[in-house]
Amino acid sequence: MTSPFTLHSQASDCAARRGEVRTLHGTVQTPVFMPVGTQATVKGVTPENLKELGAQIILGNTYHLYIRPGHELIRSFGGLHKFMNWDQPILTDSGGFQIFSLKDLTKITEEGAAFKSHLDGSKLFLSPEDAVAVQEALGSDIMMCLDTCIPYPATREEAIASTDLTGRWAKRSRAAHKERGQLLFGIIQGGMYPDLRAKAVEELVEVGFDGYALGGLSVGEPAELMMEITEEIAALMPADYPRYLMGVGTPENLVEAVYRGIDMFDCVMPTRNARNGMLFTSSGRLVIKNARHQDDQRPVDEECDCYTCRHYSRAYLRHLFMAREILSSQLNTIHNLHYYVGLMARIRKAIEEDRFAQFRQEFYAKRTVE
Ligand SMILES: C=CCOC(=O)Nc1nc2cc3[nH]c(NC)nc3cc2c(=O)[nH]1
Ligand SMILES: [Zn+2]
Repeated sequence: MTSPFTLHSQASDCAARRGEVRTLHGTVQTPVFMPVGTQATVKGVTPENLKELGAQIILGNTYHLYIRPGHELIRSFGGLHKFMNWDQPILTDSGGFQIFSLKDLTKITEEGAAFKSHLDGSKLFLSPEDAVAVQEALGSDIMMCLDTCIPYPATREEAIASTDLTGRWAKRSRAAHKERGQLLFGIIQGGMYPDLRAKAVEELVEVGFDGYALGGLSVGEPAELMMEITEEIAALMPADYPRYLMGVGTPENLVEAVYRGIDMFDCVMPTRNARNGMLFTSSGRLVIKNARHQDDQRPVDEECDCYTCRHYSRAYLRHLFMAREILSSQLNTIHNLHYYVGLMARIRKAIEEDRFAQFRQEFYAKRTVE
């Protein structure tokens, strides 16, 4: 098992590290934030916008694309990259983790996940092998094993049963994966029980994957608990492989998880909040519909050089939002993604210069509530 990960530098005073992940569609510099493109689009922005704001890799969702337009149609177009005109790396996760996470929508058996389509309620089924085959058809650069995401809270018995099943599914996923340069990551479950998670790490490493993801977090548990589990388990994850914390998070979450050794992140927050008029800035969050922005000629963030901040005032963005104009989502999304992607670039530089702990202090010092 040769790792796709190269470590460039390790912080001297914390677990943060600077590296890169080699994929079929290019090498990703880490730590990295991955914008979420659920249905073969990062909502409201074009691939050109994404490249201009610095996105290296985006997420697609297996479940959503399987349901619509279907993985066979996308395969017939040469895969997701061709279909959506994105020629850089793509990671596909389930996207329907809430569908698969033991909810009434889904029936989990040893064989796989039986669930109802959220579109027309039709009965569908995905085995771990099916999930690998779908992601291979999509041409995903980084595929995720089908797993069962344990909800929070869960009893120890529930966590044991679900984690053991996820482990058996991981073995089946690995066996089903034809080595074609596409990477396959294993997902660590175990609920909020560190001993179960430690056992899960051991079992997944025994099977052998191209990277390891912390699953079952950012599912409603307190942020402190998420960070506790992240800190304890990241340290047990192989140092020479990529570490991916699924579904995380706020800018503060990203800084804290990098500090604890995480390399890869995805979250709908920058894109979803943009559409809801909530903007991230270097000094905190800004709610654009607030009346105080009505005649404010300043850009969202004076320190930001994104397309939106270079050309538009807060007053104009507020007007677009109040008028429910389509351009509102586009401009807000460009800014929020630029903020997230820019934060990761500043983090990478801080680690390269071995001053990440100091960066972390300064990051908090600047965050006054807007
Ligand atoms: C093809 C199938 C690939 O399976 C998966 O992607 N599984 C999976 N996705 C997750 C996504 C999450 N988002 C959050 N918070 C927003 N927490 C998450 C946790 C998981 C998880 O435990 N598992
Ligand atoms: Zn901006």
